[in-house]
Amino acid sequence: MTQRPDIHAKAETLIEALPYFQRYAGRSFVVKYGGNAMGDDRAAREFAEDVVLLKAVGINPVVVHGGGPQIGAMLEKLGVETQFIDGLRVTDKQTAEIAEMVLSGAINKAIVGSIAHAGGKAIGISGKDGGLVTATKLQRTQKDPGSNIEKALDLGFVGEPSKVDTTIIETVTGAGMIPVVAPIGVGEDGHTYNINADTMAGALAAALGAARLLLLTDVSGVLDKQGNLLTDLTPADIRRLRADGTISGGMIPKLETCVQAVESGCEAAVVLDGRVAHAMLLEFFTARGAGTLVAKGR
Ligand SMILES: Nc1ncnc2c1ncn2[C@@H]1O[C@H](COP(=O)(O)OP(=O)(O)O)[C@@H](O)[C@H]1O
Ligand SMILES: CC(=O)N[C@@H](CCC(=O)OP(=O)(O)O)C(=O)O
Repeated sequence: MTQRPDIHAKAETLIEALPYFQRYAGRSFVVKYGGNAMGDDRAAREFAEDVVLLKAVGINPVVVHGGGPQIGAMLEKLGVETQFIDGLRVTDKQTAEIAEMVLSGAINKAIVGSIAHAGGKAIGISGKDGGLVTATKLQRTQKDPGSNIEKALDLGFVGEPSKVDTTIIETVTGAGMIPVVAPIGVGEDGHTYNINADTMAGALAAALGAARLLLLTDVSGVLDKQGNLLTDLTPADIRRLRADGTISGGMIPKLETCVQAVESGCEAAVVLDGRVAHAMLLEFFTARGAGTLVAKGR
């Protein structure tokens, strides 16, 4: 009997993935889906298919999404000016309301819809739901140019997670569903806080002791000054890249998140290109994934 080689190759691909399915079964993967990676419909469909496949092989995916460009577009439509400091959006009360509307409303439900279309069951929540994330106002300082004096910066209602209660994630996951989390939290002061989505994902990955934190963005990973991909980084490497200006803008909170996550319970973090077809599957189920891997030591 002759065998069709293409069918044989498919079986081999599945068998190659078997040790990875076994290694990660029952573990959490926190996947941060950035606003820039959401690009087009095909990418959104493939992202949802990957998440549903992870769930089908026994991994617990937790999706945390961004939406920076989409918030920016809505602010522009409404004639509200916006400003970023070190990759973080300065957020007054009106901006916080618009950010919550775009993130918890439009984007969160679109992702839940894509996962449903791919055959999965998702529940869309934000950090406010079930007491998932308590936020506190982010404290930032900056050195005055030409002096060593640290000046306090006021970013308004930009929050950082101060307390994470993962009960709601475990409840949703235990019921066979996929949590999809918008990066909004409530403070003990009752205010709504806008949280950078990378920061939110990192806090959840640490609290869940996730096997992986995946940050899907619109670049192939962390690049050096010549534009070459840096495949493996430690927290010490990242501090050096920050100090010498290799990383800037949105990459700053992204890598700060990776460092915090791997230093507080998450095994490893990966920055990878969400625009590449099935980027997550290539990362998880092949010997050498794509993107930049951040881990504690080499
Ligand atoms: N060294 C670097 N390597 C890769 N990207 C970098 C670097 N420094 C700054 N960046 C910028 O960081 C961006 C990714 O962050 P961000 O725009 O916040 O993405 P997302 O919306 O996916 O979270 C890249 O598109 C790039 O412009
Ligand atoms: C404080 C802060 O900057 N919040 C972000 C939240 C969304 C986000 O992080 O989206 P991306 O991942 O697509 O950039 C913002 O307002 O844009």
